[in-house]
Amino acid sequence: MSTSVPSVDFNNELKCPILGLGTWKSKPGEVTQAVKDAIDIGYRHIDCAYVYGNEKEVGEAITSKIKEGVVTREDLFITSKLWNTFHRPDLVRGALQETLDNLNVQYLDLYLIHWPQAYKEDGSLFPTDQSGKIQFSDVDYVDTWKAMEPLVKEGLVKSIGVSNFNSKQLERLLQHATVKPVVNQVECHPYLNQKRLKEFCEARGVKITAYSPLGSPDRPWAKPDDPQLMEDPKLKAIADRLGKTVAQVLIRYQIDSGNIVIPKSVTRSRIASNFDVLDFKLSREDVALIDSFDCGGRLVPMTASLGHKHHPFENEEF
Ligand SMILES: NC(=O)C1=CN([C@@H]2O[C@H](COP(=O)(O)OP(=O)(O)OC[C@H]3O[C@@H](n4cnc5c(N)ncnc54)[C@H](OP(=O)(O)O)[C@@H]3O)[C@@H](O)[C@H]2O)C=CC1
Ligand SMILES: CC(=O)C(C)=O
Repeated sequence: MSTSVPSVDFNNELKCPILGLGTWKSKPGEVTQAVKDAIDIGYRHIDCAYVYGNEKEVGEAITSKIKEGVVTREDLFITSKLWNTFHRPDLVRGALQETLDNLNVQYLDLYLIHWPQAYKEDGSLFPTDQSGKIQFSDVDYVDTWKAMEPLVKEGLVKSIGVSNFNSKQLERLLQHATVKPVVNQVECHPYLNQKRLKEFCEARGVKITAYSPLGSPDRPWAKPDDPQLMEDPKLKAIADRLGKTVAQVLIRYQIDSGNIVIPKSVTRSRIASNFDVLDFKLSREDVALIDSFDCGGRLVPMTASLGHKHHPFENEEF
């Protein structure tokens, strides 16, 4: 019998399991097994996105585990994200429907605007000009949000939220929203602990979901000399003292900071050990110590969109 994962309460009174499985870079040929393993181990929260190109294979695992009777749809919390080329209000519903079809589900638990900046709507996911530069669209994320709101009322998504929004963008969205975002999913780990953004979100009833919590060592643009979060001797010392792995300490760091966390793995033993974090807690002192490792170390800077007026990390305060 698997351990059940605690949940957090959203501002709309729905619940979300604090620990989920990430699926970015999980190859179509391996993600079905990874999601099946995760569900068998006890995960009930799966983080997906249209742009990851593997929703169909994630859906196969979900369908199979529901058919086997291991879980019901209602047991699961499934997130996906609206990609940058579908921000135009008339494209939002179709994009969601494609995600629902891919995942073979009738509804999502959470649908996020993946990034605040929109790309040109020319049919490709990364529309580029002749020099290879991404082509921008000037659709305002507030207009995109207005097209997301009816999806909740129609029951196609239970909750809506955002991802990669800075504080000013979130504040502006909140001024216009009639359905409040429940989550801002952002990069978060000891080298970029997002303390100010978290406080800002918390004060407005918006939860943080921490992405790349292990330092995303398989990010496609990683360089051999880049610091490796999971190899940090200071984290190793804490993990050794507690008799845990560094990954477990990193996952627990998010949970004990009040965040939802979605580590990715396609390796059964890691999927299991990343889940095996529910029977211990970091002390306040250890959380404070890990907080002190922040160095503004952003791993997912989205440099392809630099120059876009809605790029969240250019001239951002926080
Ligand atoms: N909203 C957004 O813009 C973004 C959202 N995300 C979401 O967050 C998820 C997690 O972030 P991600 O960037 O993938 O990176 P993570 O920080 O979760 O790291 C994943 C990497 O760590 C390895 N790993 C996992 N567990 C362990 C372990 N116990 N010991 C050693 N290595 C381990 C994995 O290897 P292996 O798989 O080979 O086991 C993989 O290489 C994504 O998959 C995605 O769902 C991520 C980035 C941006
Ligand atoms: C991984 C991801 O979600 C990106 C880069 O948008």
